[in-house]
Amino acid sequence: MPTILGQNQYGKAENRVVKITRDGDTHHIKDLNVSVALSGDMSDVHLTGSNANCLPTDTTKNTVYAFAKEYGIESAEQFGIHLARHFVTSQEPIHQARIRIEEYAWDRIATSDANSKFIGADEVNHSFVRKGQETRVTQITYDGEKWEVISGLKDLIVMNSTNSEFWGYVKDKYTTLQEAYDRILATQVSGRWRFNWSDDEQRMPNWEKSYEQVKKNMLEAFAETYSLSLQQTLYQMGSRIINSRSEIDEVRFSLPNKHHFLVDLEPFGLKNDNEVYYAADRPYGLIEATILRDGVEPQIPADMTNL
Ligand SMILES: O=c1[nH]c(=O)c2[nH]c(=O)[nH]c2[nH]1
Repeated sequence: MPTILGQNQYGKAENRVVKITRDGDTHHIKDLNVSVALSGDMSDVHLTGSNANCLPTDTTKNTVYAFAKEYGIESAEQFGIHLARHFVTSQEPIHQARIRIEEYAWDRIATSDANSKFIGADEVNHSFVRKGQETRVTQITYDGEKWEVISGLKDLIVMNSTNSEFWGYVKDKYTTLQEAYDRILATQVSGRWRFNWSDDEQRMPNWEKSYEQVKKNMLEAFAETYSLSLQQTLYQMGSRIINSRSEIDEVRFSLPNKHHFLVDLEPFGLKNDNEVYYAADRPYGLIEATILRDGVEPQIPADMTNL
């Protein structure tokens, strides 16, 4: 049966590019997911196996990262226009380029002392929380006498664009990781905290206020900790909650280390001055720990924070 080639397109999908622009101590983030689809004179590629007209999808990926450096990311639209124009005007066989971009928006983490003269402005200018609501969760258990309330949240995404290092770790023959003295620290917080309230119905915590304050403490600790590891940041987040919320005795966190790798732009003659990152989604380091008030028995199950 004769067949014919119908509509076709190709390119690299979902290039996760994070661009940090450093304006002194004030950092700005652009976080995009860029998909490239090219079409044109691609019959031979499909029909004869000749790749003479085929610009590799790998090249389209590299172009996205190189353009983040060369043109910056003013807006998703502007960035997409640069890319689409480039592919169509620089390659004769390419007649159409479709660039789809998702943009993830970030807010700055505001600490309560943000306007205080005692805290430098950069305490918050490099700390971000991704826009959009986290999911708030709770589990209540009652045996007719005692109550156990464990509350928490998941999918709260935060990033520090500086004040994070990781070095001095164990090195064995399989270790290739380079020591980092200024890296991005990003995580998607899943946390659970256990209330010490168990029976007196007259003296219940104010659940709404407690949630808001726990979240605030957690974000402030994340923003204000100069981090030598995600483990250290996790501990600071937990102890800030225990120390400031008397109604809570135990906190457990599960923190995926959302790795951001500096893109090597040298092959394109460009210098990457800690500006253009590849946001990897997997694999990821997974850092988990419980922080307890001294003298308290742990009760939050280890697997609960991963639900
Ligand atoms: O904060 C970190 N903790 C680790 O245990 C670890 N391991 C790794 O490869 N990178 C990191 N980062």
